[in-house]
Amino acid sequence: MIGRLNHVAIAVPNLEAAVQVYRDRLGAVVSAPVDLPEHGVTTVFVTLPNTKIELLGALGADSPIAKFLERNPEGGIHHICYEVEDIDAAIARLAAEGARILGEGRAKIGAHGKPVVFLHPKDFLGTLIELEQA
Ligand SMILES: CC[C@@H](C(=O)O)C(=O)SCCNC(=O)CCNC(=O)[C@H](O)C(C)(C)COP(=O)(O)OP(=O)(O)OC[C@H]1O[C@@H](n2cnc3c(N)ncnc32)[C@H](O)[C@@H]1OP(=O)(O)O
Ligand SMILES: [Co+2]
Repeated sequence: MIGRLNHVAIAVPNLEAAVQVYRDRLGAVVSAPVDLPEHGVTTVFVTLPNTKIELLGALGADSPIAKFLERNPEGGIHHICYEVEDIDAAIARLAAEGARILGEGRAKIGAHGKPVVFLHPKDFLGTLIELEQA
């Protein structure tokens, strides 16, 4: 089912400071910030030769990363995004096997303009998994 590693996401308390770390101290190519109110985050993507790092800042009072940042005030690895060939088939199979599909239980458009869905961390080794339609 899962294919390529699309990105690893890091939630950060200060997105501009995080951009400086990756751009200026680590010499990476970093995109401009993009607000995604429907996801409650602002994103920046760090482009690497073999995958991407997604830097996440909280956007809005009820951002889904707010409590994570309270628990991790310096920031921390937030989720892993894998690509799947057929996200609806993946959701149906995982839900049938008892996995908790987060949000409204169906895919919605993510940062790359493709459908994404999240799986509860307690069902996947304590790691929050995002699936993105390849
Ligand atoms: C930009 C669009 C998109 C993309 O295209 O890339 C994105 O990446 S959007 C990213 C932000 N959106 C999301 O993360 C949506 C899915 N996340 C959620 O729905 C919530 O974060 C959550 C997973 C339900 C957790 O919400 P929270 O408010 O933290 O709930 P709890 O405090 O009750 O946590 C429950 C339980 O889970 C543990 N937890 C929480 N977050 C993580 C995490 N990132 N990794 C691992 N574990 C996590 C938390 O510690 C609690 O555990 P216990 O304390 O043991 O109960
Ligand atoms: Co993501």
